[in-house]
Amino acid sequence: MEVFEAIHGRRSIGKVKQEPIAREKIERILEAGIWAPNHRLTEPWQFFVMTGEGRGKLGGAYAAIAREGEQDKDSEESLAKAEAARKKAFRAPLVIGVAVAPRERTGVIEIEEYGAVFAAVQNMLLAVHALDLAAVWRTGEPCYHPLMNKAFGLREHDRMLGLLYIGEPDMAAPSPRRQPASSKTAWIESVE
Ligand SMILES: Cc1cc2nc3c(=O)[nH]c(=O)nc-3n(C[C@H](O)[C@H](O)[C@H](O)COP(=O)(O)O)c2cc1C
Repeated sequence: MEVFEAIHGRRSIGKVKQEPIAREKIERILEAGIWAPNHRLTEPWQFFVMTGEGRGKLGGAYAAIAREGEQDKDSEESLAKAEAARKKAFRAPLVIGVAVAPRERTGVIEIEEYGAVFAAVQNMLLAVHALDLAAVWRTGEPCYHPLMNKAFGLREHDRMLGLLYIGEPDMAAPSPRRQPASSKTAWIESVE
């Protein structure tokens, strides 16, 4: 797929089929991620590939986070909320958690570590699209919760930056909405 076609054609697609995704395709998605630009080549990304029952790892984290926010963690209502949260991890046959583990090295600027991993996510989303699959990048407060770090063995200053829900599309791609680039652009061609 031509690069401009991939950029324009990629859309967030939340509804996907439960058909498993071939390992070879998953590896191509991960490979696309690691070729993101990365200042000082720190390679600050970490990937968690969840399929089948493995998605229960994320489900467990969602459930623990949902309960944590409740006054009475053992009430029927809290347990029902935790169960509803757990089920969210199973919305796609493949979920890839993408985390940043910023390097603590002289000259490494933390925001750039995040930048590299966000770029990796975009590469992965474009690869998903080029493979005729669909994805949505999900986050929300649970993504950045300390219990999410705990579930995936991340350090305190690491962050889960995206949960990519991937599968075969089960809905039409929504129409894209963007203001024209010209409305966000200043052309600077000389200095007064
Ligand atoms: C950092 C980040 C977090 C996002 N989190 C969510 C999310 O939690 N749930 C969701 O449905 N979409 C999420 N999205 C996807 C956006 O909603 C989506 O990109 C936007 O609606 C534009 O649609 P498009 O991706 O089809 O162009 C996220 C996107 C980014 C960049």
